[in-house]
Amino acid sequence: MKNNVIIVAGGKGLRMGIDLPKQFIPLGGKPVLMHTFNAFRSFDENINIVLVLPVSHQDYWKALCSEYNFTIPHTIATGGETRFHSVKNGLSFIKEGIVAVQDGVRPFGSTEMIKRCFDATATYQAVVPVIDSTDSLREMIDAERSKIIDRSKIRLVQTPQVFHSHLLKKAYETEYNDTFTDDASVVEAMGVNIHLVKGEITNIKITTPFDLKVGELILQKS
Ligand SMILES: Nc1ccn([C@@H]2O[C@H](COP(=O)(O)OP(=O)(O)OP(=O)(O)O)[C@@H](O)[C@H]2O)c(=O)n1
Ligand SMILES: C[C@](O)(CO)[C@H](O)COP(=O)(O)O
Repeated sequence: MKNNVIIVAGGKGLRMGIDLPKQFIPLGGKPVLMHTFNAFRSFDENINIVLVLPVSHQDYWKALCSEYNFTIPHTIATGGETRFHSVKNGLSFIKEGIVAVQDGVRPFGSTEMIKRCFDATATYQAVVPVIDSTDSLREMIDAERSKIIDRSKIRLVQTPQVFHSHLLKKAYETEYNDTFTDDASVVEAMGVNIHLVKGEITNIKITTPFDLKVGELILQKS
């Protein structure tokens, strides 16, 4: 079956707190987004890539591609108001097969982990990589009170989130609601079970300036 990936980079990067959107920040000599592309091309050199970008960033991205001589083929879709709307726009460019949704700002997924996610779709329709929490966890009851959560029951969710494309397209026909923080939550709302596979501690999402420092260290070690 054809492999596809929708790389979402339609966000504003508000938590990063700088003007340049975080997907374009150079890390180890090239923009974060280019590392993300390379991860998927290392997994499958024929993968169909759809990149979701706001209209206002598209010319800048094309200029970066020229500057870095970056020639991996891809289609550009337009970003939406939320991640949900961005994924939905990207999905309109997917015809058939298996489709992964990937945060553009999650550049360090290994080939082995990406393969693990895609391979599991031979058996399961919806696959998500997760890691355990190494911290204790508490749930807030109100502003003053909290209670411990059994961390053995908790998993931290990463991307790529990988689906049979007809299922993901069907799921994204639903109305948006703000509990949809990822693609698994949209598919789960249709009553479909989400199969979990092993993620990676280094598969971080670049969200804050601290994550950029961690990212430089991850690159040095790899
Ligand atoms: N309207 C949006 C919002 C987010 N994303 C993408 O979803 C991924 C995860 O989102 P997040 O880390 O929250 O990115 P931002 O929304 O850019 O960050 P912030 O919430 O700090 O503004 C990112 O690759 C981001 O570009 C998107 O495609 N469209
Ligand atoms: C999709 C995701 O990365 C899985 O952990 C996460 O839900 C994205 O959250 P964000 O607030 O949009 O960064």
